[in-house]
Amino acid sequence: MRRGGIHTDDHAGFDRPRRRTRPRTKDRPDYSGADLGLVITVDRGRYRCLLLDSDGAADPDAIQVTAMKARTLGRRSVIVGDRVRLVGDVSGDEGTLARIVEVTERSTVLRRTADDDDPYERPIVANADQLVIVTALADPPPRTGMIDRILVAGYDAGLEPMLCLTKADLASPDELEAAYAPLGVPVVVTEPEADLTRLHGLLEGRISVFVGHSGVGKSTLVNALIPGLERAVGHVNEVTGRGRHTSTSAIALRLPPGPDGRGGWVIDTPGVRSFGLSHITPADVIKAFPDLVEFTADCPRGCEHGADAVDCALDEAWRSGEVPRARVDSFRRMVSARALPYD
Ligand SMILES: Nc1nc2c(ncn2[C@@H]2O[C@H](COP(=O)(O)OP(=O)(O)OP(=O)(O)O)[C@@H](O)[C@H]2O)c(=O)[nH]1
Ligand SMILES: [Zn+2]
Repeated sequence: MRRGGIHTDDHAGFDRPRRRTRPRTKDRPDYSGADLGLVITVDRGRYRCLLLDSDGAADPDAIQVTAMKARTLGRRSVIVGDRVRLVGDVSGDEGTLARIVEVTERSTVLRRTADDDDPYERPIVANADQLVIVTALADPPPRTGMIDRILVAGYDAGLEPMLCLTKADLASPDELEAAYAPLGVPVVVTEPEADLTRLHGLLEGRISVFVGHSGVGKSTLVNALIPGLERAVGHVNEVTGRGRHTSTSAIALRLPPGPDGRGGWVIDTPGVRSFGLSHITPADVIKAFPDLVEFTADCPRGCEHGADAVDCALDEAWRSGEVPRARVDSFRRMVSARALPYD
């Protein structure tokens, strides 16, 4: 420690009595020394965790333990991607069960509401930094409303979005690519036997959560990215065009290192049919549009910046040429996606 000279007051705070606002009690134990684990999947109240080393890194041959939630966590959710403190038997041996006693602070949380009449927020994945929206170009046909809603959830969570368009052997990606260009969302197009080098490069060194409607080819894609994985691949129902729900829980999968030696994590989630957003406000959405935020300072109080908003300053912004109109329109499409009836 640095020594204080005569004229410094480095130690001034040391012998002042500390005021404690909350007394330390027996029921707030210190778990900072307990083992740290990464929750990789959840199944009926059992959490599969990968033991992390002391600096929080996941060794390729790290032990996997099964754990349950300690009673002290109460109703607190533990979700895939969470970094948790574990006590009890962390040997990972067959039949053993550790206990999760603490969930460390999450850097991000991707959430959705079950539907728009159900305002209860359901966190899906913690600590991801990238959102890969997987959409088939056909079979099932793309639904921009759904893409927009997932995008909005990603913006709200502070994740960087990416669009992955599958089944390019069945339909052209041009229209969708054009629709998302003003949002600056990277687009990757795939088809059977496609070269995934670019996609792999975008995933390296990151924690990416894959979200999409059932049957879009998410498992097929994840299997191609992670050789030897063999996630179950379903079949699109010929009558309804909908995929079967072949995967039931989110799962974190290690991405093998690419040419420059960096791996990453891919979090595959079960196919979704709807993506409720009733927990999100227009103010949450505009945070993801830093180039537009400054203009909204001139909006009337309570302006929601939608297409039908009166005197919204975003109109002046595109009219004067300060921002492209397509950019404002895209933002507004996101705001209205929030309010769409879910499908
Ligand atoms: N034509 C074509 N079919 C594909 C492509 N990718 C996947 N499929 C087929 O689409 C169907 C659904 O693929 P999955 O990978 O199971 O889809 P999923 O999104 O994981 O579905 P869930 O597990 O229900 O969420 C399977 O029959 C795949 O063989 C593609 O690029 N082109
Ligand atoms: Zn406005």
